[in-house]
Amino acid sequence: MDPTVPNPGDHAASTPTNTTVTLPPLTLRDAPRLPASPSGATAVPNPISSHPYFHPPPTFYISPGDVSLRHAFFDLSSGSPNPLVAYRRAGPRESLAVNPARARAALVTCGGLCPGLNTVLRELVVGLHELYGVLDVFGVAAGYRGFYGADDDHVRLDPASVDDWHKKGGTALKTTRGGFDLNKIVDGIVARGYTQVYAIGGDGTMRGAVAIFEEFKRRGLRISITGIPKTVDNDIGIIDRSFGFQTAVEIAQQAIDAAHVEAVSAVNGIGLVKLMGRSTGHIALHATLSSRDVDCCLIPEIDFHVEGKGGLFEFLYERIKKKGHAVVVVAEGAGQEVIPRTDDQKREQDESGNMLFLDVGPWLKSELGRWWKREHPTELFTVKYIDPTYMIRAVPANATDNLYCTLLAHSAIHGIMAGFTGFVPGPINGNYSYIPLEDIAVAKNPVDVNDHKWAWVRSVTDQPDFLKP
Ligand SMILES: Nc1ncnc2c1ncn2[C@@H]1O[C@H](COP(=O)(O)OP(=O)(O)OP(=O)(O)O)[C@@H](O)[C@H]1O
Ligand SMILES: O=P(O)(O)OC[C@H]1O[C@](O)(CO)[C@@H](O)[C@@H]1O
Ligand SMILES: [Mg+2]
Repeated sequence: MDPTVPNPGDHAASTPTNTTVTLPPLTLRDAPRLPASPSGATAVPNPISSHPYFHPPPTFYISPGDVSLRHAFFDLSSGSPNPLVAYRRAGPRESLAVNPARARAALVTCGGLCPGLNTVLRELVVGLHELYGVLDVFGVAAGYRGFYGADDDHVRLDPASVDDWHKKGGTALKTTRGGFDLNKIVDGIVARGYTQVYAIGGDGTMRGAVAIFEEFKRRGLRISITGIPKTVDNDIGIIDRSFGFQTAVEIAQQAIDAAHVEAVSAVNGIGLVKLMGRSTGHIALHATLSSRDVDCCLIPEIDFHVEGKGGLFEFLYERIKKKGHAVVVVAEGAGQEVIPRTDDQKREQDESGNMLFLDVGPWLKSELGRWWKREHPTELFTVKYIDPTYMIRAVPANATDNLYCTLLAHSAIHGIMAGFTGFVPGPINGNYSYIPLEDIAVAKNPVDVNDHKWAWVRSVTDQPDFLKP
């Protein structure tokens, strides 16, 4: 790295210049591979080459050396990430390490719902059948516990049976939380002869997939596993975004619009909308930026206090005095530190061990109502509270997410057939890549409140920090 790289302003404005910069070494975070076949079977040509309609040109296949960079930009004057990290590029390989005729695939969905789950399932089934001729494809019912469930928890799937799944919200396989019994799951996978597992879920599902991958290795099993990251919250790191997120933001607009109409139609009206986002505020932030009707956006990454000088309620009062109304968007994980909680509530968890949150929406509504009555008893006031929580995730994916789900599913299949395992397909700076599952399982994606996005929120809402003086 040459720290003396000149700034653009150092050159004559009309003259482009070439400056040679030395970059730090490149580290390839490679996706793991299946162990070699004990029968010594060698690579199989990709059946796409003999597919009647594809006629792949020489540039169609990803070469063994193709990688994509994790960081697409950095500051030459302060140093680039050292080392630079690269991942394998996703896509079809010319030869396969897996014989499609002997492959038996299991698909499973875990955790909460997310728009696009059914599209990923559909495209996995269709892609395995049509691109690679893998005919033994099974849906495993109701999350990880389905692997050690009854026979009818394992349903054979083919292109005809999944034909219209992309038009439906939810997951046709059903989903659950908890029930992660590693030995029983791996025993179930072995007993049914599965050779490849596609686990679709959020951060918990990815951690479960890492454990299954490690157990495959420990037992010396030649079974591959890939995790397809799903979360409306967009809280998974490294990848550009998770599928379903954009659909959720789009549907959230309807709730914000309604809150706005209610607020402007009342005397001193406030419209309050709670959106999903357990530990990250991406949905609230993007919905705020898209809507432009929001006066205040509260997310888990930012502390706020409600009463007193510089508090939220005083700000809302002033906004109402100025505009006649105000719209507040709050993420479900925001304000958890300020809501009083009993010892029992502190211990409450869901079946997967995720902490159960107190409901910030009704709490804010009642605190605000009480405060207004006390501070401004003679002035009319209305809060209309809208909670579209499950509405924004229980819908079919929009066009952008449907396309994204298709590319994710195909990337997953190509990787598995090429012999990769223990990986997650995902776009990094727009380039589909194979990222080790263990990296994804720990990578978080909080809203960076110091970057441009939060500054955009401020420029739209004109909101201060609600910090205690
Ligand atoms: N650390 C872990 N090790 C093994 N399995 C886990 C781990 N964490 C969660 N799981 C399992 O993964 C599955 C899904 O986890 P969880 O309910 O937390 O949803 P998720 O995948 O994080 O999705 P969501 O985004 O909806 O929260 C559950 O069966 C859970 O038991
Ligand atoms: O009520 P459920 O289904 O357990 O899921 C709720 C959680 O799932 C998510 O949608 C995804 O993690 C969170 O936003 C939310 O806290
Ligand atoms: Mg989770």
